[in-house]
Amino acid sequence: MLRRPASLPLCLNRLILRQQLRTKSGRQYAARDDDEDDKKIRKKKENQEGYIHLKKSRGQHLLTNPRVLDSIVRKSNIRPTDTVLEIGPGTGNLTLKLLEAAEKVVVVEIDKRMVEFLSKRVSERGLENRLTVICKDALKAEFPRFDLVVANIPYGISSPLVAKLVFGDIPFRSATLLLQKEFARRLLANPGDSEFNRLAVNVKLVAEVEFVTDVSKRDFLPCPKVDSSVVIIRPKAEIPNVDLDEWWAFTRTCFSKKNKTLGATFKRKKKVMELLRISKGMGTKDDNSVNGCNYDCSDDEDEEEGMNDEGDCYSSSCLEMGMSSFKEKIVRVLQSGGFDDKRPSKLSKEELLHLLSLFNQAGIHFYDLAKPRDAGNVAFAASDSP
Ligand SMILES: C[S@@+](CC[C@H](N)C(=O)[O-])C[C@H]1O[C@@H](n2cnc3c(N)ncnc32)[C@H](O)[C@@H]1O
Repeated sequence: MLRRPASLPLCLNRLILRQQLRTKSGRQYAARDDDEDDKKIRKKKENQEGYIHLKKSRGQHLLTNPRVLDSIVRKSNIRPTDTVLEIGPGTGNLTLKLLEAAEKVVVVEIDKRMVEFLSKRVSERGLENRLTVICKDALKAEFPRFDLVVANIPYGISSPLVAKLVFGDIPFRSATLLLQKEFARRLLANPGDSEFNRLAVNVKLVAEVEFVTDVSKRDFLPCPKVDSSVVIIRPKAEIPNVDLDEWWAFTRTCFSKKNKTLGATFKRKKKVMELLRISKGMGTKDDNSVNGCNYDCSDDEDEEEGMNDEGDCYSSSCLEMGMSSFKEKIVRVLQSGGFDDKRPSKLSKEELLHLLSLFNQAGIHFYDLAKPRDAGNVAFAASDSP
């Protein structure tokens, strides 16, 4: 039987009753900032054993439907000898199921309170020897070796986390991830689809993505505003022979205006200037690195930078002098491959690889300070916050 906490108003009591989760030894009460107006009551309850106040800012929506949890584990094809990496285990609903199927589970959780709660649940079952806990931000943590990833991740870090996994140095068989539905659709999108963007093309270069199932918001506690989907990402055995760091910088430029033609994007004065500076080994005007080109993909229209066709934004006259011939070179590359009037959102990765090789043959290269392996610096064009 669930017990109603005595001192609360009835409506709040109902809410908390719905949100009670059982542990073996006690109870966990889970409520949200927005649900509980009486902060004093919350403070008092936080001192009780087993109470965790779930934080929206950390994406703390716990997956509570056992059927969904079981199906995620089943679909992940875990072998008894596997080490599974779980990002954001929360109170451990999925972790306990993973421990039944795998030899070892490594969890990376940012919230100390969750780690304490989870560790207790696991110890109560005598499984602590098979669990490794890393209490850190998953984007900053160094992951140990693992065979698989299975996780209901915080949606706010989906994009850099997927990048960290698929462009990281640790080989793994697959990542079964519960993601925000829209984000999953982007990962699954093909050239020409409205959701197709830089994230999709970058991931497709190195991995296959399979749709598994949609998950209703009602399967979470508390109920989020968005629906979710499970996908499986499988790194490819062989990937194209391309410098991934350069590919990263190249797609950042191509998709900086995903619905503009490549001609319009590459011929913008700022882009020409950046590429020219790189070709001269001078870095960008905004950073001090020699070979760095830190494109800002959010919005970098020339006009907003205070630039005009006379180029009064740059005083470097040697660059100005070389600019028009360099621009012609860029135009020739685009035209030689028929890319001038193409939009990046309609191009396959093969076509983009071809364009990059044409640029390289013409001696034009792309560099980016935000390397894919450094997930903290990664800024995919996609926004994935719920
Ligand atoms: C959506 S909840 C999932 C909880 C649990 N896996 C479940 O399904 O019930 C996300 C979890 O990720 C944790 N988290 C949020 N940001 C994180 C980060 N940057 N690194 C590691 N964990 C994070 C949250 O504290 C929370 O426990």
